[in-house]
Amino acid sequence: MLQVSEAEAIILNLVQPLDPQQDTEFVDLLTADGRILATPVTSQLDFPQWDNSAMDGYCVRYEDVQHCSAEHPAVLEIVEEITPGKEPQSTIQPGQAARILTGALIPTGADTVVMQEVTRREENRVFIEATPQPQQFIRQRGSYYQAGTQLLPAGIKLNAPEIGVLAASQSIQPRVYRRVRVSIISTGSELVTPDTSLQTGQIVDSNQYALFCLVKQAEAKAHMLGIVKDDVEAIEQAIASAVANSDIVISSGGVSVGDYDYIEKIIESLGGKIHFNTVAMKPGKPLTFATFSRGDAPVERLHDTPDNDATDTAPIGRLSCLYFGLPGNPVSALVTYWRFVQPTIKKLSGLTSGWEPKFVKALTPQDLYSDGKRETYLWGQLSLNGEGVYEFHLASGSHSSGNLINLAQTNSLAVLPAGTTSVSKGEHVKVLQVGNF
Ligand SMILES: Nc1nc2c(c(=O)[nH]1)N[C@H]1C(S)=C(S)[C@@H](COP(=O)(O)OP(=O)(O)OC[C@H]3O[C@@H](n4cnc5c(N)ncnc54)[C@H](O)[C@@H]3O)O[C@H]1N2
Ligand code: MOO
Ligand SMILES: [Mg+2]
Repeated sequence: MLQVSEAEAIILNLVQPLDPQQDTEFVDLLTADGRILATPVTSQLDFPQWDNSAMDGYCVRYEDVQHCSAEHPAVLEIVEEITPGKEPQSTIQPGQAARILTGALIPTGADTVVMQEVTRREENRVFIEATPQPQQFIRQRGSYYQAGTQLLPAGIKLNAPEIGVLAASQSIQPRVYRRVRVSIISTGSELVTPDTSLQTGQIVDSNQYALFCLVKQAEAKAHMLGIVKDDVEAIEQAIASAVANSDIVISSGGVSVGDYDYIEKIIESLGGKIHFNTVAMKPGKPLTFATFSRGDAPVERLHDTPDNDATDTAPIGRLSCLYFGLPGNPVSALVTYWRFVQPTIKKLSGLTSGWEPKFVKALTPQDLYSDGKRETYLWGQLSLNGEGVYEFHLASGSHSSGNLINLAQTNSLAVLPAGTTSVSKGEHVKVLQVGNF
């Protein structure tokens, strides 16, 4: 059976990030958070744009204050008060100073700022009571960034600091990668929507909801294609349409060996290439991964789901679609999503780094068990203890792949390698981070 690391390598090596020319759009800065920058940003402004003061105090000529002390202060005449945003009016001559506030422009003639705390003021005279360093407290023009050089590289995620940098450089419409399009299908004749009153044996389609949420959190554009019954024609139609309209298709259910587990057969009949259908992990063994190639033929667009903006009319430029047939058991579906689909979406989205799964080493305060046959994923919560060390707290209750109830509050998965049957309390375990903590 294929090992998890082998499956991961097969998938991630096949992921071709979005095209930095074709797969982009301009967005308003206030809606750009979470998006991936598609082209490097350059500014025509220096930062700082002007020599300015880092302190409230007095700007002086260094030669006037180089030998002063509390006993022998330099006494300078104050010729002007300069506030931020104001253009200085005077040139500072020997024996003169200007009152200056933080962020205000340095006047000609002055080369040093003395902070207020080492000065004493008497009317329009200032007594400088300590010698500063030459050029002290002057933020030199261009010392943080020089106009024309690269301000931000392509392939980074825009968060608050980057949005601030773009605002400062007046880049109010950054060019970002379009969102990755992900279609989600639930298969199973027993499935009903959450608002349906249940007949005997029916199961609520929880996978579609949880996966939709995860896809949205990955900043992708999620299309819920609903429930499709275990009927070859119906599934075939749903998959064909999803593949034509998406970068990634995720289905859940129908990938094991049951009489109605049709997914693999249908992918093949539609011309998809199956790369594997089983992985040595628990949960998540029956996982089907396939790729579809497609020509340039125009394809019918899907209707946007209400949760997504309906303004995106960009043509679909990608020539291939990645298909994840996740197992139907709710925990198996989410664990395989976290382990394989999440990094795929991130890599596809144009991120140049940080798309890889994030593992940390954590202490376990309780014994962890596995049958040792496959790489085993146990769900729980990661936190920092009083010593600043990661701890993994196993979720209480049944760790069955059908039990989605104790998956609530999961932010991490402990990973026990194949061949390991236990990790004792107080030992370290490898943990995959899957949410915020
Ligand atoms: N003989 C064998 N049987 C099974 C094997 C095996 O190796 N040999 N593997 C088991 C494992 S492991 C898993 S995981 C499941 C995978 O099954 P499928 O992907 O074929 O999924 P289904 O049969 O359609 O459903 C399984 C289970 O999950 C529930 N389900 C399905 N979709 C949803 C949904 N959208 N929301 C909530 N729950 C869902 C479904 O009702 C079933 O209870 O196969 C084992 N069998
Ligand atoms: O892999 Mo199944 O996913 O163990 O329940
Ligand atoms: Mg099945």
